[in-house]
Amino acid sequence: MKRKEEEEDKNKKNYGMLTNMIYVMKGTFKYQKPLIPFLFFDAVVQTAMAFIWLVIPKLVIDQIMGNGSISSLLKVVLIASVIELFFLAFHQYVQTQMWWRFIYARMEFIMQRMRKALTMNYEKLENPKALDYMGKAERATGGNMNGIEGMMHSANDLFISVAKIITSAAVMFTLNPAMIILMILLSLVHYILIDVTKRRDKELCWDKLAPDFRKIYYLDQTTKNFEYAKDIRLFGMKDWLLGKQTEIHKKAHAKIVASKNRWLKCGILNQILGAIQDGILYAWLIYAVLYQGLTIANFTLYLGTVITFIKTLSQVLDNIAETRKQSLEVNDYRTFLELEEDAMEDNRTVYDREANKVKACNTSSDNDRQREKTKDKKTNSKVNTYRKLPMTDRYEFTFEHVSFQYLGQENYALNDVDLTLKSGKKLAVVGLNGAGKTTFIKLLCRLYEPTTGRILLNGVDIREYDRKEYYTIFAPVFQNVECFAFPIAENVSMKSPALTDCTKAEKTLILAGLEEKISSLEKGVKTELLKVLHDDGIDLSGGEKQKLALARALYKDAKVVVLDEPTAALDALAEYKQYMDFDKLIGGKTAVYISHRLSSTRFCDAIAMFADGKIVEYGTHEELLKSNGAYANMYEVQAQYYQEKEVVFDA
Ligand SMILES: Nc1ncnc2c1ncn2[C@@H]1O[C@H](COP(=O)(O)OP(=O)(O)OP(=O)(O)O)[C@@H](O)[C@H]1O
Repeated sequence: MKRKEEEEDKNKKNYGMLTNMIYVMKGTFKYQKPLIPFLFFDAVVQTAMAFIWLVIPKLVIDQIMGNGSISSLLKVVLIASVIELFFLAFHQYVQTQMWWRFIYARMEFIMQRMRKALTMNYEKLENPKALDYMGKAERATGGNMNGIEGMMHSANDLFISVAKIITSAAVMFTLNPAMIILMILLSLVHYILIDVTKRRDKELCWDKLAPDFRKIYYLDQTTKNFEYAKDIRLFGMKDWLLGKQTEIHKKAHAKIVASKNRWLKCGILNQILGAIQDGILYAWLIYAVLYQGLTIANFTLYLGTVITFIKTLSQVLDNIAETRKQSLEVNDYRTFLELEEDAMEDNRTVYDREANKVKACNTSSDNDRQREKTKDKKTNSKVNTYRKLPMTDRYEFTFEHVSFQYLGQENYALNDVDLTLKSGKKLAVVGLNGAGKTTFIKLLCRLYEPTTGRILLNGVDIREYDRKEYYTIFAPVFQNVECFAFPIAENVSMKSPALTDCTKAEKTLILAGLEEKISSLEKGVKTELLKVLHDDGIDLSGGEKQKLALARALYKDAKVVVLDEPTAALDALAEYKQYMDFDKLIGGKTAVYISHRLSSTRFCDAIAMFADGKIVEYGTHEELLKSNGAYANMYEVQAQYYQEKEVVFDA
């Protein structure tokens, strides 16, 4: 049966709008404290600005009707103008401050998203749902008015609007309290209309577009990626790739057209509603002038106040509708940030972990307990039950009935694997393409969790250790070596410049066989790799990259070394020499060597031959040859091939 993705709803967060607004504003104020007074004073100033020109016409009309002098009239207007000028200057200053401070705060939210992307479980990175969440979280932080920053602006607008509404409601209350209720009701209908449209639009358009955006993004990245550029040109893939992009655009277009129509209908209904609201307002005020003795001065004041009330209320309600949409995006962001890391673990493990927590507490020292407590606090008091790695140099790994099925796959890539990797011993993992060798390594390094069975480190399930700490045990060299657009030394240390020991990096590069290359470079190990960021960056050949990866493993100096055929570019003899040389360099460390070429790993203490995800033979090279099984057969075939090649070369 296919291994299924986790249920979407299991991970999806559904916080309310207010909770999300508090979450965003808490983060915003944490990074930009001066925003608190700015927000407050701007609300006061903007409310005062809105009302100053409502009160002035009333005062002017009162003066005229009461035969006031020209000079007192001018005085009123002048004072109002000076106050407004001062308010405007203040408002302008505060707006500019708030604008860039919101952007800076958003950058911090982006950093959190990047931190999550850099540390999330490796397995999640190929889970389409997790990738969709990642894409949506990117959109939530991707612009001034999207999710996170949009909510900051909305909170600001909401604050100002509430201040204006309270003030204008107080004025209206003096004339007719019932009018306030009627205006609120009409504005609510307007709000519901916008809100329903926005929510439907997100669900039916933007959420549905997420997989399309992921595909568009992938294709877009592929066209720009230097690694793919050779194949794209030499295989003439341009039209094919553009065709794929057009196909996705077409699908996305239909959803966008539906969204446009939805908004058109909503707009027409809102215009009708606005006209009804205006009609009621004028009828009411004219009635008050004609039959209730409302003065012309107060008519202008109330008209202005009610218009401000309606406008601000509908702005608030619009803002709430927009904020709800932003809140859904903030939910996307939080869903990604809070993605359950160990969702794959079975209940038994969680149960064991709880049991071990008790055990660990009983046996650990006071210092350990204190450390655990501090860590708990830091991680929001989430249950932290991880064990510390054993304080020993002797690490023994045991695979107990380990099976593994990739997401969405029918077949098991590993099937009931039982094996022990003893401390200080060298294990060779051999087998045909697709036999499960790399999968075995990925599980050993805990990039994936077993679907069933468990892996033990010195008798303890590896899921009981902190994943990051567990990773420190391994110095891996994988088949595909990725270089980063940083200096060579940092590509070896895989650390920041401050933490990079250039002398050590150079030494390991020399040991890995890159002495000639490094000495040919003017800036030596400080030479930048790749041209993406630096015009004078260099690129390494496939073989040189593989040697760089060996240097990385030597630099890391971890307890267990894993070589997953980084020597594919070499011939059989060179590969054998490389493995032997490397083995001498790592000395007595535990090591796992993968190769297709059985001659390369014959020096190992034990050889596990994989076929169809199972260990079909296990023993030393000599034992396996003697048993005359699949290994012996394959070795013989390969030996013949090399002999034939030698004959050809000799000839
Ligand atoms: N990320 C993945 N998603 C789905 N299936 C995968 C994934 N990686 C590997 N597989 C499948 O799992 C099986 C084992 O693959 P694995 O890479 O472990 O084989 P291997 O022995 O290392 O092969 P090779 O010698 O070619 O590197 C193969 O059938 C492969 O197609």
